Amino acid sequence: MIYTVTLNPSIDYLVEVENFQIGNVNRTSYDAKFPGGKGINVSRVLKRLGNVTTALGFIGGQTGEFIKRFLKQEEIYTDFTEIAGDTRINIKLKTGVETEINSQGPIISKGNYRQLFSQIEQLKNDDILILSGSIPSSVPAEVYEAMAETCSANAIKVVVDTSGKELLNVLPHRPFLIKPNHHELGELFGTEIRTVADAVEYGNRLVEEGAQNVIVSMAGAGAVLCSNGQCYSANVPKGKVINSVGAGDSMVAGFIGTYEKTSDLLAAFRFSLAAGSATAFSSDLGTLDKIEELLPQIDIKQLTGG
Ligand SMILES: Nc1ncnc2c1ncn2[C@@H]1O[C@H](COP(=O)(O)OP(=O)(O)OP(=O)(O)O)[C@@H](O)[C@H]1O
Ligand SMILES: O=P(O)(O)OC[C@@]1(O)O[C@H](CO)[C@@H](O)[C@@H]1O
Repeated sequence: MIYTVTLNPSIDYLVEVENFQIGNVNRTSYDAKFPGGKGINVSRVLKRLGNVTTALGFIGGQTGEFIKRFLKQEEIYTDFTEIAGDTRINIKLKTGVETEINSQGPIISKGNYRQLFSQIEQLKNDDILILSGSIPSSVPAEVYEAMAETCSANAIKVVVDTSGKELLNVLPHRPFLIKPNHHELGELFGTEIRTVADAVEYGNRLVEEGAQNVIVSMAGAGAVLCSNGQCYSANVPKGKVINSVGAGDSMVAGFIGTYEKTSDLLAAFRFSLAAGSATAFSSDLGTLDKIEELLPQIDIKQLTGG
């Protein structure tokens, strides 16, 4: 079973405003609410690919009820830890450009944290754990490191999609996949990633530090996969970007969903790009039909090794 963890889920409130004016009353031309938070997005895309997941994390209040109801309708298993506060609402404002306002989210108690952690301790060695998103300030900053350590001791594959030192600190526990974007990768090394060659150089450093597979996503410039001495690049398909929210999460889902079915890293990488772009070209997360339509446009090139 694949488990996703979302420490700080959200209702993503999508708001489109034409001729947006700061300081004035603006009216929406479109608005919609979706369950959000990176792990939840991964679970939603995996469901579309036919993989079974259970979404874990902290949830509370009417906003939390909305998310649980929505996921139930999509037939996604959940085993959330119920908290006293209200799950947050994040605003995704589209005014020709995309602006995001992510709330801090509710306080997580020590008891809530212990409850979630004990679920991680009970995972079995053919399970896969996906840890995605920011860590709320009331949760120990070492949460991903501690979960990765527990999983590594139990031979469970761990995927970590976060940034900064929380990402660096999980590397000694040999995560199966990490997926920094080019900005996040540059920040880790105090540099800028401008080219595929840069992504390969610094992606390989993360492999040396312990990651088994590193995907560096570079938005419209494609992505690089570094894996055990071998590196590959891939392009993105052509299309109109209408929503980047969840595109990175869709890449994680595309990779893991395909790897779980085929154990084929390159097929997984290809699917990952198609899934990311399917979401970028849609107003909600990409559908399986859209992903399959885009797949033939993805070319993978081997860059080094073998
Ligand atoms: N201009 C584009 N054309 C086609 N696909 C795109 C474009 N921009 C982004 N994508 C798709 O979205 C994926 C993720 O983009 P990006 O590298 O920005 O990751 P991210 O920062 O994790 O994403 P997110 O915006 O979800 O946080 C890309 O690999 C690609 O599949
Ligand atoms: O505040 P975080 O946890 O960093 O990011 C949360 C978030 O922006 O990430 C998802 C898209 O990747 C959205 O569904 C959600 O609103």
